[in-house]
Amino acid sequence: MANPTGPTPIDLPALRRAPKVLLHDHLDGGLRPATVLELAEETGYANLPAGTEPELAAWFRDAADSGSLVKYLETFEHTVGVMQTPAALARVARECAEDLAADGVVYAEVRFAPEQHLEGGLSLDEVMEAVLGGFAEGEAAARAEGRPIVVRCLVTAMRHAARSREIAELTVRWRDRGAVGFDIAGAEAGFPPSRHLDAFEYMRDHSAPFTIHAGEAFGLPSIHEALAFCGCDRLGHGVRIVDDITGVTPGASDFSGAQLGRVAARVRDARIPLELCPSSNVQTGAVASMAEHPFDLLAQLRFRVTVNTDNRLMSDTTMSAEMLKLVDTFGYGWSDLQRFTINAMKSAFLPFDERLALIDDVIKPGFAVLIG
Ligand SMILES: O=c1[nH]cnc2c1ncn2[C@H]1C[C@H](O)[C@@H](CO)O1
Ligand SMILES: [Zn+2]
Repeated sequence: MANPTGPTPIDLPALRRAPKVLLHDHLDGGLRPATVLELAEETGYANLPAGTEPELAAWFRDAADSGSLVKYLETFEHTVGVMQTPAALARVARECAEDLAADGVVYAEVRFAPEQHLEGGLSLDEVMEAVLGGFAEGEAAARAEGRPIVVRCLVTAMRHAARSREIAELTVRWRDRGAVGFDIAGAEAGFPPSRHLDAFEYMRDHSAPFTIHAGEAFGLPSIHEALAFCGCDRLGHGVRIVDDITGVTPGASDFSGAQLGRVAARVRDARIPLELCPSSNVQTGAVASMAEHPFDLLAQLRFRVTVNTDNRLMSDTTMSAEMLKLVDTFGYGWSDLQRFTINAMKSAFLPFDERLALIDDVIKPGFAVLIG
């Protein structure tokens, strides 16, 4: 229903009411600080760097604010450390679904690396069972609260390790039970995606989609490999694609002189989705500041840009907060935010009919109220 008084002003409460889609969010990067503390107590994890909720929240944010992906990733030791039992995994997954729903996310693909949760003796399949059970519980709780959400899982393999083929097989084994795709993550420099060709080949052989963290801490060659050798369906971050665009300055407002190199042209022509994560990109030093983030350059050149959180705990953020930062930095209105949201829904690894239903029945009507 249209808003008779015109567009709703864009602020955090209004953004929370907008139906949002999240494609790039790490389960082990989104714990509530209070949950980290309680799980450490319950599971006997003794290495936490702070003992109170505000101190711990500040520690994660400040430690992640390092300007280096490698240092940023060190903070995960403490979240992964408390996620080693079925009960802990299920609780974190349930709370993740509840927190995203409370923020107005209507569809989310949440990723994590099962191989990092075996220290307590669980098998890879037991880890999947606990996490997917937790998501289902969270979905049910959110529905009961009147904030329905669909949560699916992306299964990540760590790029410095050597289990990617096994993790790809795990993904396919769980694909009809909530796992919709595969990913590789971790330190990028020195670990090119082509180290994992057999995993990607397995996914393609099983007609199963995957995304690759590429073009975050390392440049264009990583994006080229992800596309040309690995055949990924989406790019995790992909923000360094800007290195293949000349004749423009990110942060400017006129991009009419832009010239696309071969890789950038391929990404745009093939409508390869970019899972952009603005706050995370600033924290890891992938971009110097929000004002210099190439999000707007890429959006204006009509790349298929999507807005994502990456790690809500480390960036102290939410989907609504990421959107607000973009609005404040680039002056976006509701119809821009709707376009980014529909970009994301079109790019989801959910069956086509289900994507269409969410666009027509949830996203468009939800934005119509706000657009007025
Ligand atoms: O932004 C990221 N780049 C590369 N790897 C990442 C990023 N955020 C989280 N990870 C890693 C750390 C987690 O333990 C792992 C699985 O979620 O993925
Ligand atoms: Zn990520």
